[in-house]
Amino acid sequence: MAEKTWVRMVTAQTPTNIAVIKYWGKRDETLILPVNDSISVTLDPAHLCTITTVAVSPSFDQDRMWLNGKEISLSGGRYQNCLREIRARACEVEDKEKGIKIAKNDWEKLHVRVASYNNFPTAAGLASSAAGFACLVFALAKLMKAKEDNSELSAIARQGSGSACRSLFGGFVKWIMGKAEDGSDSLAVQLVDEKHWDELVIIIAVVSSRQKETSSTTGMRDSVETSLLLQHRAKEVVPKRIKQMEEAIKNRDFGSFAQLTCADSNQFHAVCLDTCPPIFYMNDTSHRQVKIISCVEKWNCSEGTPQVAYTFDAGPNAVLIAHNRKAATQLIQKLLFCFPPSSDADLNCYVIGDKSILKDAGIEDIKDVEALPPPPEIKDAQRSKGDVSYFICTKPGRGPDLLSDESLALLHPETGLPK
Ligand SMILES: Nc1ncnc2c1ncn2[C@@H]1O[C@H](COP(=O)(O)OP(=O)(O)OP(=O)(O)O)[C@@H](O)[C@H]1O
Ligand SMILES: C[C@@](O)(CCOP(=O)(O)OP(=O)(O)O)CC(=O)O
Repeated sequence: MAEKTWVRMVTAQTPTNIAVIKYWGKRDETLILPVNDSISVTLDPAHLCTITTVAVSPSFDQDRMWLNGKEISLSGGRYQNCLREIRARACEVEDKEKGIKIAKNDWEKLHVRVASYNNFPTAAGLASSAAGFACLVFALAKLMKAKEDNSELSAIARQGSGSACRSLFGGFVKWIMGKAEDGSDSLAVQLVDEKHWDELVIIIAVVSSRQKETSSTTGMRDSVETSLLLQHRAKEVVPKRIKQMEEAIKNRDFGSFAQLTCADSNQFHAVCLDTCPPIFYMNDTSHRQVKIISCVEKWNCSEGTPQVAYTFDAGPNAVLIAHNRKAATQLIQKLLFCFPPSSDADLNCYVIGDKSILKDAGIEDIKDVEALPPPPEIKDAQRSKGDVSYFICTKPGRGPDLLSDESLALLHPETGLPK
């Protein structure tokens, strides 16, 4: 290594993803190997993403990490597994201009610093661990010049958090469960990129950004140990659904896509209820989810063909996938009628992300929300102010990116400390 002290840094951005065929249950807890395949849609990083800067310097005396500005420990097994796997694949790095020369073997002795920021609530059921671990692995791989492709990197991100492996790609992504005991064939592949089905619009109703009581890890462990429905689901239901879902995505068949997405979300929550002790991810806010589900089901039924699909992860937030902009425009009108912002709220903060949907819906201010007609398919539709914290309008998005603009780095280029 050169004498002079230097800091080498890489910054990356990685999207989050939402499963339309859920991963729930592990056959190996340490390697994070699932009991079934799963399929997800990657969300547009413009609205939901993680940004991570990783740095290496001979002056660093230990590995350190800051998440959303606060220092956290990297000693946990999941972080250690990711760091170890990437270090094992590190290659020689040379930057003559900066006087950097790192031989392959040097990586074992060098320490890293990581700063990461989620532009959405952490640990609240919006898959922060997915975007977070995918970004960590992607950024470290670039820092260390690892030659692995994104599928190979996904098998490392998987060891940070299962769902993270699907965030290595944009569009629709399948996590193949694999058979090998060492997990080498349990990785993500892209089914189609984000341009394949770009008319879809995704609206997330954030009902609560509080941390959930039962983590996905603990919840699925209990389900594997106690739920017979989970065994049946993994063996009989999911393999068929995966094939049908792949077909629906390939053919942009929204009817089948919506039916499979809603059914799979409902079955995942049924497995949670079938777990001992039962897990109620929608517990304290259940009336809101019932209202959203019944609004979508009634509308789909009245149209004769599905307009919107709903899916809920391990938390109360609803993810609604609309067939196209027309359906999304109608959906936001119905949602804002049923869940208007509280009187003092700013509409600009109540609907975030792609605000052009609001414009299409002819909604510019609170007065427009108050003037919305009740959805005709819902008898005695009631308005419940304050039941939704905010809505995020987004769409299917692309996979990880390197950010070359140094001003976006979260670590100081000279000190390697958070900016
Ligand atoms: N940007 C990040 N970089 C690295 N790790 C992260 C990042 N964001 C979150 N994590 C890790 O993920 C954990 C949160 O994961 P958890 O599964 O509880 O919540 P979630 O992913 O937001 O929700 P869910 O998986 O149910 O959708 C954090 O405690 C942290 O360890
Ligand atoms: C309901 C889910 O979101 C569960 C995600 O679980 P995690 O990936 O967060 O769990 P660990 O692998 O233990 O970290 C469904 C899904 O994303 O497929």
